[in-house]
Amino acid sequence: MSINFLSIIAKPKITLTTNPFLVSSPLLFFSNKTKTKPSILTAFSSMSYDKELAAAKKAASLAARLCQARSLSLPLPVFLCLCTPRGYKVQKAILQSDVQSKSDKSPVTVADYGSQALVSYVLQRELPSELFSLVAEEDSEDLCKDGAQETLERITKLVNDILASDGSYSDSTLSTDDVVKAIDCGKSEGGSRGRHWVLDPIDGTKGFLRGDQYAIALALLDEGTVVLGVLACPNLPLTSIAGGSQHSLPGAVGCLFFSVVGGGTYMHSLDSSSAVKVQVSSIDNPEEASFFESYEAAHSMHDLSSSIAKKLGVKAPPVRIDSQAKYGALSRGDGVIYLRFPHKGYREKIWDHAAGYIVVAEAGGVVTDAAGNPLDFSKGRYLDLDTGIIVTNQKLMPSLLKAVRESIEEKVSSL
Ligand SMILES: Nc1ncnc2c1ncn2[C@@H]1O[C@H](COP(=O)(O)O)[C@@H](OP(=O)(O)O)[C@H]1O
Ligand SMILES: [Mg+2]
Ligand SMILES: [Mg+2]
Ligand SMILES: [Mg+2]
Repeated sequence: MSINFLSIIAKPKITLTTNPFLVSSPLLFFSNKTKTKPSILTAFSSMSYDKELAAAKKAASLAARLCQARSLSLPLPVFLCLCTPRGYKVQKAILQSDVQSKSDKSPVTVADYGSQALVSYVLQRELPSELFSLVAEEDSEDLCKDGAQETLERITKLVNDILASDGSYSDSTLSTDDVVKAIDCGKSEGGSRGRHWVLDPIDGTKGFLRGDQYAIALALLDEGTVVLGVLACPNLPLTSIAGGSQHSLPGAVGCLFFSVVGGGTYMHSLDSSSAVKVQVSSIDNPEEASFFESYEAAHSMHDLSSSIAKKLGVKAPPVRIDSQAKYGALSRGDGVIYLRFPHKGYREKIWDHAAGYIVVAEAGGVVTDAAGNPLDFSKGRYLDLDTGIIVTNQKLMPSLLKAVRESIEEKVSSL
């Protein structure tokens, strides 16, 4: 079905609105509030997302550059001193003064805020004719408090430096107010109607601070379905991390994964655009399978994962890494299973899984909750799910689900 035909049937409503980041305003945008029938929604899903993908890749790549930028500004001898066999220690050494604690006690850095502002700004500049809705992790509340002006200025400088280094938008330098506005565009509630970008500006902030894995995770929801995902993983080795070799020497790291619904998953180096198609592992013998889980024990019950792995017959020890880099690594077959069981009371957010979900699904993998239900990204900012998230290939999923069910039952009856 052609786009023209669709536009005739769906009759998009034209709304007058203002985009704060465009030189000429007001502008015409298409409202996606128009009611459409399910058959037409299916047709929307098969539409091309080429320009959205190009914009998302550009935004995530620039955000990755921002997250690494402070290390690049170091003199070479200092930079070399800060490199260890475990990988870059630069982030940790440089960013300590730039770390704040959020109300839930989790860390946030100038790079998290800078990445969110940059992605928000770039998407709006690259897609000027689309209604912009962004569901993102950070907001500017703490940056607008007394005493935070210096931090906000540092973030603004970081964002402007990256934009200047790219040279795409030489007409504009962002003010601190522009940066606050760009960050706060991320307050959308998402949902099942229309299009919403979903952003985790730095997923795995704790990993970022340790100098370990982190990801810039950006996805697009269309009528409640994840239709596009980009995962930039600046510290992920280009070669397999099977066996736990996630720390590698500088030069061999920095991956970008991307997927569009129905189109497969591709990966290239953050330094080039020559992509290869990736596939999840086809291992169906659990004895040969390895599994990923969070580095942070507070984020997932490691005792439950080890009980499941034992029941399944997995022999290898867990590979513990931060962030949605786990989804990226799994999509190219570095590991076969990812288990995530948050402690009681924790609610998963859509930005922690949307991009990783489509990267794995389009590489042939399956992502479900602990009861085997598909993840539902259409319910707003949270994912409401049963107990946890499990990921593997299609062949292993039935036996993994059985082991998960049995291990959970045992844990419950032992309490
Ligand atoms: N108690 C908890 N249980 C589960 N996940 C948690 C958590 N506290 C924080 N998280 C989430 O875990 C994410 C990191 O995932 P991982 O453990 O796979 O590295 C964090 O993302 P951010 O770093 O973006 O805040 C955060 O959203
Ligand atoms: Mg966070
Ligand atoms: Mg996160
Ligand atoms: Mg984050």
